[in-house]
Amino acid sequence: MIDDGIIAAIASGYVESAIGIIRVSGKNSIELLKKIFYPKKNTFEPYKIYHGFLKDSNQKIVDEVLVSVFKSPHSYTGEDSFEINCHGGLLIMQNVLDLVLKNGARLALPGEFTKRAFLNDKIDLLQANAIVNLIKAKTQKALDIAFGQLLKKNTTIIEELREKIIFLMAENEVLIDHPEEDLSDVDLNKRLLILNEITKLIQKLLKFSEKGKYFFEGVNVAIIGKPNVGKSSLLNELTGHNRAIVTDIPGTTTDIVSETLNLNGIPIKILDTAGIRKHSNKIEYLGIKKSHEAIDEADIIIAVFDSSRILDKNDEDILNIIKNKKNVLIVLNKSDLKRKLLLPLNIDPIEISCTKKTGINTLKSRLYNMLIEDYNESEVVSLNTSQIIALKSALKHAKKIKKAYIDSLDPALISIDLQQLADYIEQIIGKIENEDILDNVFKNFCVGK
Ligand SMILES: Nc1nc2c(c(=O)[nH]1)N(C=O)[C@@H](CNc1ccc(C(=O)N[C@@H](CCC(=O)O)C(=O)O)cc1)CN2
Ligand SMILES: Nc1nc2c(ncn2[C@@H]2O[C@H](COP(=O)(O)OP(=O)(O)OP(=O)(O)O)[C@@H](O)[C@H]2O)c(=O)[nH]1
Ligand SMILES: [Mg+2]
Repeated sequence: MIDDGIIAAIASGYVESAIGIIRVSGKNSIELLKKIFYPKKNTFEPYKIYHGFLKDSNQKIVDEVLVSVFKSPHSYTGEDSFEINCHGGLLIMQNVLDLVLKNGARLALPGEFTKRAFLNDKIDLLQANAIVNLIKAKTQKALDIAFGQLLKKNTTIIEELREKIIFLMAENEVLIDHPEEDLSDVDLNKRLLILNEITKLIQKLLKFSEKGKYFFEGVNVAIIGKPNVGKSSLLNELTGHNRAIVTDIPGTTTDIVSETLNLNGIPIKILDTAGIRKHSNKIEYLGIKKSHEAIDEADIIIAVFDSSRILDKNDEDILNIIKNKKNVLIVLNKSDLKRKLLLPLNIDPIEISCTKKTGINTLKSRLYNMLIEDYNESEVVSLNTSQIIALKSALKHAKKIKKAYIDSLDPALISIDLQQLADYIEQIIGKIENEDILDNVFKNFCVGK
């Protein structure tokens, strides 16, 4: 079906290592292999590995290698393909790749092997995403989730969605074919009910993909507060590293300091920021400007207050910054000292002491709970940006169809919207016709994948 030539890439990464793998795939790729590879005998059975020499057109040896051969459709891409295991020197890998390119292959685009696996029906798009995430995973849990997705453990929601849309489409066809049969209100209610379920499933999927993003992309948490409340001390306590400088001089931190933390499988990047107050000099001004940027970009904000001092103008400024934000945890530090601070009543702060190392675990579990809320690990999915956009469009479309049902619009028109809705859902798993959308999906892969 697709034949866009033979593609090749260094699959093992262009770093000096013991062995390098050059991956080659495409129709007639085995013919290409025969031109450059000299094993003891020149017949290749799939799933066997052959020892021999690669030689260029002048019969000069390029490398001594092991080559494995795969025949369509039993390969990763579903095409005829082979892999050269060469010595992992940078120059050697480059020479081997050049040799393959000179003999009729072209350089693969990022993700092109996996794109071919998808186009040849070896995997669906959710599995393609899972493969990216297997490689990207920074925590064991992220890895487990990615693997679950590769093994298709969590596609039930999508199957349900599909079934329900197909049901509505079928009903709609009946309406088109038999316009004389006035469907009763009961039927309308049933269709609205199903549409409602579709909407809920899409929302669920969006929510789970948000969780997926946390596990794979990680979460940014910004620690903010006025100077000297113990933000840098908190960064150090949370991560267990003495990463940031701590002194009793207000204004110690001038630039953002960040450190990562694995919080039950979620990679967290904690940003310690410059204390926010009326600035006294240019360095402090620039630091505070960065603090505000960090606040805007953070997934979660930890606002720190000093419980041993009474609320002042600078604290009020912090309260104002977080006033309308939902993603905030409020921390009262220095709880080892006599409490003087009174916060507005509606605030439920977490009391900690960085010096005495108390309350840190409570803070961590509150942070974790805030991130995961009511998620179920087996249902976390990882979708890429274009799939999320498709889901959001699907949501809008479901609303449009609901209105069309209620307004008793012409079924022929509704049919177009239902088809559109189905198309959006198909973009999550596959069956995408549009090349542009596809290229967008695979371009985030690394070369050789
Ligand atoms: N050398 C090498 N290592 C690798 C890969 C690869 O392509 N090459 N993989 C790739 O990224 C991963 C393994 N995934 C793979 C998935 C399917 C097939 C494959 O050939 N499937 C055939 C035959 C299955 C069989 O007979 O068991 C098929 O599905 O028809 C190969 C590798 C990780 N390690
Ligand atoms: N008693 C007590 N002192 C603390 C506690 N946490 C931090 N401190 C002290 O408070 C002072 C300021 O701590 P930092 O962590 O540098 O404060 P900061 O918020 O990062 O300050 P800036 O970088 O200036 O904005 C230091 O002298 C710390 O030792 C605590 O829990 N109890
Ligand atoms: Mg600091």
